Amino acid sequence: MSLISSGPRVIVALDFPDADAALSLASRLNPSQCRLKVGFELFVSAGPALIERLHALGFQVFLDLKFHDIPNTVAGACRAAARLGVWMVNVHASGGRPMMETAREALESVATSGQRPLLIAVTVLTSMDDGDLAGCGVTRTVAEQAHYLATLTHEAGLDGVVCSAHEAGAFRTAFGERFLRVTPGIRPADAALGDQKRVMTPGAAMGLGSSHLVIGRPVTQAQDPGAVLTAVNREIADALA
Ligand SMILES: O=c1ccn([C@@H]2O[C@H](COP(=O)(O)O)[C@@H](O)[C@H]2O)c(=O)[nH]1
Repeated sequence: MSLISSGPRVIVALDFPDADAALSLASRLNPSQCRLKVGFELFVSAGPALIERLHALGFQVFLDLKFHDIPNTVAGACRAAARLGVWMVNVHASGGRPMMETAREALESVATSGQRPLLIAVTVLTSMDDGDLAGCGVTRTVAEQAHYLATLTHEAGLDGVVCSAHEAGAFRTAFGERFLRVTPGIRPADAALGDQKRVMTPGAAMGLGSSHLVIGRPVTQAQDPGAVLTAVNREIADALA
Protein backbone atom coordinates (compact mmCIF):
# COMPACT_ATOMS: atom_id res chain seq x y z
CA MET A 1 0.00 0.00 0.00
CA SER A 2 1.21 3.48 -0.81
CA LEU A 3 1.36 5.27 2.50
CA ILE A 4 2.65 8.76 2.25
CA SER A 5 4.47 10.32 -0.48
CA SER A 6 1.65 11.44 -2.71
CA GLY A 7 -0.93 14.11 -2.06
CA PRO A 8 -0.91 17.45 -0.29
CA ARG A 9 1.20 17.87 2.84
CA VAL A 10 -1.24 20.28 4.46
CA ILE A 11 -4.19 19.02 6.52
CA VAL A 12 -6.70 21.77 7.33
CA ALA A 13 -8.40 21.31 10.71
CA LEU A 14 -12.14 21.90 10.30
CA ASP A 15 -12.82 22.92 13.87
CA PHE A 16 -16.36 24.18 13.28
CA PRO A 17 -19.60 23.77 15.23
CA ASP A 18 -21.68 22.33 12.41
CA ALA A 19 -21.70 20.86 8.91
CA ASP A 20 -22.79 24.07 7.18
CA ALA A 21 -19.80 26.02 8.48
CA ALA A 22 -17.41 23.20 7.59
CA LEU A 23 -18.82 22.74 4.09
CA SER A 24 -18.76 26.47 3.48
CA LEU A 25 -15.01 26.53 4.19
CA ALA A 26 -14.38 23.30 2.25
CA SER A 27 -16.13 24.76 -0.80
CA ARG A 28 -13.52 27.57 -0.82
CA LEU A 29 -10.60 25.09 -0.84
CA ASN A 30 -9.25 22.70 -3.43
CA PRO A 31 -8.37 19.03 -2.79
CA SER A 32 -5.12 19.62 -4.66
CA GLN A 33 -4.10 22.09 -1.91
CA CYS A 34 -4.94 20.17 1.23
CA ARG A 35 -6.57 17.28 3.02
CA LEU A 36 -9.17 17.96 5.71
CA LYS A 37 -9.27 17.00 9.38
CA VAL A 38 -12.50 16.35 11.25
CA GLY A 39 -12.21 16.44 15.04
CA PHE A 40 -14.47 16.02 18.06
CA GLU A 41 -16.57 19.15 17.76
CA LEU A 42 -17.52 18.68 14.12
CA PHE A 43 -17.93 14.90 14.24
CA VAL A 44 -20.14 15.00 17.33
CA SER A 45 -22.25 17.67 15.65
CA ALA A 46 -22.36 16.45 12.05
CA GLY A 47 -21.53 12.73 12.18
CA PRO A 48 -20.61 10.31 9.38
CA ALA A 49 -22.82 12.09 6.82
CA LEU A 50 -20.39 15.01 6.83
CA ILE A 51 -17.49 12.70 6.03
CA GLU A 52 -19.41 11.45 2.99
CA ARG A 53 -20.01 15.01 1.83
CA LEU A 54 -16.33 15.94 2.16
CA HIS A 55 -15.41 12.80 0.21
CA ALA A 56 -17.93 13.81 -2.47
CA LEU A 57 -16.11 17.16 -2.78
CA GLY A 58 -12.93 15.19 -3.50
CA PHE A 59 -11.11 15.61 -0.17
CA GLN A 60 -9.28 12.92 1.76
CA VAL A 61 -10.23 13.05 5.45
CA PHE A 62 -8.22 12.58 8.63
CA LEU A 63 -10.70 11.53 11.34
CA ASP A 64 -9.00 13.02 14.40
CA LEU A 65 -10.89 11.43 17.28
CA LYS A 66 -7.77 10.40 19.25
CA PHE A 67 -9.19 7.13 20.54
CA HIS A 68 -8.00 6.36 24.10
CA ASP A 69 -9.73 3.37 25.69
CA ILE A 70 -9.28 -0.36 26.24
CA PRO A 71 -8.01 -2.35 23.25
CA ASN A 72 -11.35 -3.96 22.32
CA THR A 73 -13.19 -0.62 22.32
CA VAL A 74 -10.53 1.18 20.31
CA ALA A 75 -10.38 -1.68 17.79
CA GLY A 76 -14.13 -1.40 17.22
CA ALA A 77 -13.89 2.36 16.77
CA CYS A 78 -11.08 1.90 14.22
CA ARG A 79 -13.12 -0.64 12.26
CA ALA A 80 -16.04 1.82 12.21
CA ALA A 81 -13.71 4.57 10.97
CA ALA A 82 -12.44 2.27 8.22
CA ARG A 83 -16.01 1.70 7.06
CA LEU A 84 -16.30 5.48 6.55
CA GLY A 85 -13.41 5.29 4.08
CA VAL A 86 -11.29 7.89 5.83
CA TRP A 87 -7.66 8.41 4.84
CA MET A 88 -6.27 8.55 8.38
CA VAL A 89 -7.38 7.83 11.94
CA ASN A 90 -5.60 8.15 15.29
CA VAL A 91 -5.28 6.91 18.86
CA HIS A 92 -3.41 8.16 21.91
CA ALA A 93 -0.03 6.41 22.26
CA SER A 94 -0.43 6.66 26.04
CA GLY A 95 -3.17 4.03 25.67
CA GLY A 96 -0.26 1.59 25.47
CA ARG A 97 1.37 -0.79 23.05
CA PRO A 98 -1.24 -3.60 23.32
CA MET A 99 -4.04 -1.15 22.51
CA MET A 100 -2.13 0.22 19.51
CA GLU A 101 -1.36 -3.28 18.23
CA THR A 102 -4.99 -4.30 18.54
CA ALA A 103 -6.07 -1.17 16.68
CA ARG A 104 -3.60 -1.88 13.87
CA GLU A 105 -4.74 -5.51 13.60
CA ALA A 106 -8.38 -4.37 13.48
CA LEU A 107 -7.63 -2.08 10.55
CA GLU A 108 -5.60 -4.73 8.76
CA SER A 109 -8.49 -7.17 9.15
CA VAL A 110 -10.92 -4.86 7.35
CA ALA A 111 -8.51 -3.73 4.62
CA THR A 112 -9.96 -4.17 1.16
CA SER A 113 -7.52 -4.56 -1.73
CA GLY A 114 -4.73 -3.66 0.67
CA GLN A 115 -6.36 -0.28 1.38
CA ARG A 116 -7.03 0.80 4.95
CA PRO A 117 -6.87 4.11 6.82
CA LEU A 118 -3.44 5.13 7.99
CA LEU A 119 -3.16 4.72 11.76
CA ILE A 120 -1.08 7.17 13.77
CA ALA A 121 -0.75 7.91 17.49
CA VAL A 122 -0.65 11.16 19.45
CA THR A 123 2.53 11.54 21.51
CA VAL A 124 2.43 14.79 23.54
CA LEU A 125 -0.17 17.43 22.62
CA THR A 126 1.32 20.53 21.02
CA SER A 127 -0.53 22.68 23.57
CA MET A 128 1.68 21.25 26.34
CA ASP A 129 5.16 22.18 27.57
CA ASP A 130 7.38 20.60 30.22
CA GLY A 131 5.42 22.32 33.01
CA ASP A 132 2.09 20.99 31.73
CA LEU A 133 3.49 17.46 31.61
CA ALA A 134 4.79 17.82 35.16
CA GLY A 135 1.30 18.92 36.16
CA CYS A 136 0.05 15.54 34.91
CA GLY A 137 2.63 13.72 37.01
CA VAL A 138 4.98 13.00 34.10
CA THR A 139 8.57 13.61 35.19
CA ARG A 140 10.13 13.36 31.71
CA THR A 141 10.57 16.46 29.53
CA VAL A 142 8.29 16.84 26.50
CA ALA A 143 11.13 15.73 24.22
CA GLU A 144 11.79 12.61 26.32
CA GLN A 145 8.12 11.67 26.72
CA ALA A 146 7.35 12.23 23.04
CA HIS A 147 10.33 10.07 22.05
CA TYR A 148 9.27 7.35 24.49
CA LEU A 149 5.72 7.29 23.08
CA ALA A 150 6.92 7.45 19.48
CA THR A 151 9.12 4.42 20.16
CA LEU A 152 6.09 2.51 21.54
CA THR A 153 4.10 3.55 18.48
CA HIS A 154 6.81 2.37 16.11
CA GLU A 155 7.12 -0.94 17.97
CA ALA A 156 3.35 -1.42 17.69
CA GLY A 157 3.65 -1.16 13.90
CA LEU A 158 1.64 2.03 13.39
CA ASP A 159 2.17 4.34 10.43
CA GLY A 160 3.42 7.33 12.39
CA VAL A 161 2.79 9.86 15.11
CA VAL A 162 1.24 13.20 15.88
CA CYS A 163 3.98 15.31 17.42
CA SER A 164 5.24 18.87 17.28
CA ALA A 165 7.61 19.92 14.53
CA HIS A 166 10.29 20.28 17.21
CA GLU A 167 10.42 16.48 17.60
CA ALA A 168 9.85 15.55 13.93
CA GLY A 169 13.50 15.53 12.85
CA ALA A 170 14.57 13.23 15.67
CA PHE A 171 11.74 10.82 14.84
CA ARG A 172 12.61 10.77 11.14
CA THR A 173 16.20 9.90 12.07
CA ALA A 174 15.15 7.25 14.59
CA PHE A 175 12.29 5.56 12.73
CA GLY A 176 12.79 6.40 9.05
CA GLU A 177 11.07 8.49 6.41
CA ARG A 178 8.06 6.17 6.05
CA PHE A 179 7.09 6.67 9.71
CA LEU A 180 4.84 9.74 9.42
CA ARG A 181 5.38 12.90 11.49
CA VAL A 182 2.04 14.72 11.44
CA THR A 183 2.57 18.06 13.13
CA PRO A 184 -0.06 20.49 14.44
CA GLY A 185 1.07 23.73 16.10
CA ILE A 186 1.91 25.22 12.70
CA ARG A 187 1.83 28.99 12.54
CA PRO A 188 2.73 31.25 9.60
CA ALA A 189 5.15 33.93 10.79
CA ASP A 190 2.55 36.56 11.72
CA ALA A 191 -0.18 34.26 13.07
CA ALA A 192 -1.52 34.22 16.64
CA LEU A 193 -0.43 31.22 18.71
CA GLY A 194 -3.74 30.78 20.55
CA ASP A 195 -3.44 27.79 22.90
CA GLN A 196 -0.50 26.20 21.06
CA LYS A 197 2.88 26.11 22.85
CA ARG A 198 5.18 24.00 20.64
CA VAL A 199 4.86 25.89 17.35
CA MET A 200 6.77 26.33 14.13
CA THR A 201 6.33 28.00 10.74
CA PRO A 202 5.35 25.79 7.77
CA GLY A 203 8.72 26.08 6.04
CA ALA A 204 10.76 25.44 9.17
CA ALA A 205 8.58 22.43 10.07
CA MET A 206 9.02 20.79 6.67
CA GLY A 207 12.72 21.61 6.67
CA LEU A 208 13.19 19.97 10.07
CA GLY A 209 11.31 16.75 9.32
CA SER A 210 7.50 17.03 9.40
CA SER A 211 5.79 14.82 6.81
CA HIS A 212 2.41 16.57 7.10
CA LEU A 213 1.32 19.89 8.62
CA VAL A 214 -1.97 20.32 10.47
CA ILE A 215 -3.20 23.92 10.25
CA GLY A 216 -6.50 25.12 11.65
CA ARG A 217 -7.24 28.69 12.69
CA PRO A 218 -4.59 30.43 10.53
CA VAL A 219 -6.54 29.08 7.52
CA THR A 220 -10.11 28.73 8.75
CA GLN A 221 -10.25 32.23 10.28
CA ALA A 222 -8.49 33.96 7.41
CA GLN A 223 -10.29 36.41 5.11
CA ASP A 224 -8.98 34.41 2.16
CA PRO A 225 -8.28 30.82 3.25
CA GLY A 226 -7.25 29.78 -0.26
CA ALA A 227 -4.60 32.51 -0.41
CA VAL A 228 -3.17 31.46 2.97
CA LEU A 229 -2.98 27.85 1.74
CA THR A 230 -1.29 28.92 -1.47
CA ALA A 231 1.34 30.79 0.56
CA VAL A 232 1.81 27.84 2.93
CA ASN A 233 2.21 25.41 0.02
CA ARG A 234 4.75 27.73 -1.60
CA GLU A 235 6.69 27.85 1.68
CA ILE A 236 6.60 24.02 1.83
CA ALA A 237 7.81 23.70 -1.77
CA ASP A 238 10.69 26.07 -1.06
CA ALA A 239 11.64 24.13 2.07
CA LEU A 240 11.67 20.82 0.17
CA ALA A 241 13.49 22.17 -2.92
O1 LIG B 1 -1.05 17.62 19.64
C1 LIG B 1 -2.04 18.01 18.97
C2 LIG B 1 -2.96 17.14 18.42
C3 LIG B 1 -3.99 17.63 17.67
N1 LIG B 1 -4.15 18.96 17.47
C4 LIG B 1 -5.26 19.41 16.62
O2 LIG B 1 -4.74 20.14 15.51
C5 LIG B 1 -5.53 21.27 15.22
C6 LIG B 1 -4.70 22.51 15.35
O3 LIG B 1 -5.51 23.64 15.10
P1 LIG B 1 -4.92 25.13 15.14
O4 LIG B 1 -6.14 25.99 15.00
O5 LIG B 1 -3.97 25.26 13.98
O6 LIG B 1 -4.24 25.33 16.45
C7 LIG B 1 -6.72 21.22 16.17
O7 LIG B 1 -7.79 20.59 15.51
C8 LIG B 1 -6.25 20.33 17.30
O8 LIG B 1 -7.31 19.56 17.85
C9 LIG B 1 -3.25 19.83 18.03
O9 LIG B 1 -3.37 21.05 17.88
N2 LIG B 1 -2.21 19.33 18.76
